[in-house]
Amino acid sequence: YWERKGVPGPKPWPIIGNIGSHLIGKMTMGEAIGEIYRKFEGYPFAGLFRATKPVLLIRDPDMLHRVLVKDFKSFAQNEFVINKETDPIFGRNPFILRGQEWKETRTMLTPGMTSGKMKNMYPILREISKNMVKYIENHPTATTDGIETRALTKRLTLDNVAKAAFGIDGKAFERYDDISEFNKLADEFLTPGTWTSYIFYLATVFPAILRCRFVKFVRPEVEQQLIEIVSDVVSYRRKNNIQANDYLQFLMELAKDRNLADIEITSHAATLFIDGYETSSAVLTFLLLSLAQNPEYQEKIRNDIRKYEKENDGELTYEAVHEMPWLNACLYESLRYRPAADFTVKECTEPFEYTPTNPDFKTITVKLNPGDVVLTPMAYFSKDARYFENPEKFMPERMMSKESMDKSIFFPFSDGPRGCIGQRLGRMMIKLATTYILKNFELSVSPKLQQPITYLPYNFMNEIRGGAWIRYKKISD
Ligand code: HEM
Repeated sequence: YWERKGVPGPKPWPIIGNIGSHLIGKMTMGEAIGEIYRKFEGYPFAGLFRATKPVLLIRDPDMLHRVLVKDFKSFAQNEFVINKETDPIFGRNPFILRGQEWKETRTMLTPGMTSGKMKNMYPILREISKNMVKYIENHPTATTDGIETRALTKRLTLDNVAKAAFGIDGKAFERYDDISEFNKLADEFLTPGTWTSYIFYLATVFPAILRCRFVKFVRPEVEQQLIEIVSDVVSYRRKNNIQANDYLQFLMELAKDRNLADIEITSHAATLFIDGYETSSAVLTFLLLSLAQNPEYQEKIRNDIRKYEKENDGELTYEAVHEMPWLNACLYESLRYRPAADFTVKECTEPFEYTPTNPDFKTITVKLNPGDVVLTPMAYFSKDARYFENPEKFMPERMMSKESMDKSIFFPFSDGPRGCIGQRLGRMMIKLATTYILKNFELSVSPKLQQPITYLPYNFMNEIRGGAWIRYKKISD
């Protein structure tokens, strides 16, 4: 396929294509594709086979900018196709929707994510971060084996989205030995080892699987439970004329204006789960781990915290959490150093042609047609010494400058019209939690952390093998 188009690329094997090392469990798909990225130094793109599907890996930042921003209409879609009738919850997610329906849904939901709305939600989420501090303080192994931090951060982001999107208490911090009922329900989505996670993973290797009508992402019982939860809260609020400062309130107002059915409110609320709960927990986990491994940056963030608290009568305001320079720099460096996912996938929707003009790349041309698929090199640019000096080192100072935020090189939330709609909420949850953790605890790596760090091979997102074990030592007042 790629040879006929004059596109360079590694020789594929039948059926397994170029991801054999991943399929046998030696590495993640992101790592297998990363090896190809490095082999094709000097080329603006490389044509490879993700199993049987030909996909084009972008290597040139100018091409990336065209795909995500300038020529967006040629790549207006993500690759997944999910039928709304079969999967009413997943099928209405903006990430999945296509064409006019995507545009309308995104336009409708975006006002629910403004900074004004985030500011309203801030006090609710701050209380949850405080609950997490109490949970860690009383955790039986916090200072010995430590706490498996992916599980800890999932409790946090779960409680956040339960409160913000469903208007209920997720009760995630009530027990040490088990997770709450709502946590179990939320885990039905993308948590490794669940039905949905397997389907999601399989769909990334063999997207054709989604054309089978019997493939359903969310089990009918889970769908029903979620609809019941939302319907109960919505009717309780309507009956008692309750106005809350959360995302559900925003959805209820939308429902009134646009006559939305309960299933539509439920699916838009569930978008926070599907797109926000696991991603934000994964990013927070990687940030805390990087801070545990590099304690000097913990102290820099604590200095920021003290300064901002002093300026605001001991309070940590919404503005303070957003402004703290070292917290921002550590978060962005962590997104670069250990991203939750290595690439994203875009489908060609209108014919597209690209020839690089940057002399750093060979002058070759690719012509793509609707249905062709490209991969964005999210983690590969981040680890390329051409763009980041000492890429294997965690160095937040590099994120203090504006240049490091060039979105054609560093785009953890993607870019252009299909960029992350929930990034404000994601960043707020992560920064708020990090602030409260560092205010109260010194973090260090637990002996239970398997080093060097490797990832489980078959996950949709990067997941640390053996768990992210961190020790939390209380800082005395
Ligand atoms: C730190 C946490 C997060 C990260 C790193 C992240 C990252 C991303 C990325 C890279 C994309 C583009 C995916 C692609 O092009 O294939 C995306 C899309 C999206 N994200 Fe996030 N995200 C985060 C949190 C959230 C949260 C909290 C929400 C809650 C609503 C959310 C909702 C979405 C939606 C709806 C899309 C699809 C947008 C569209 O296609 O129009 N994300 N996110």
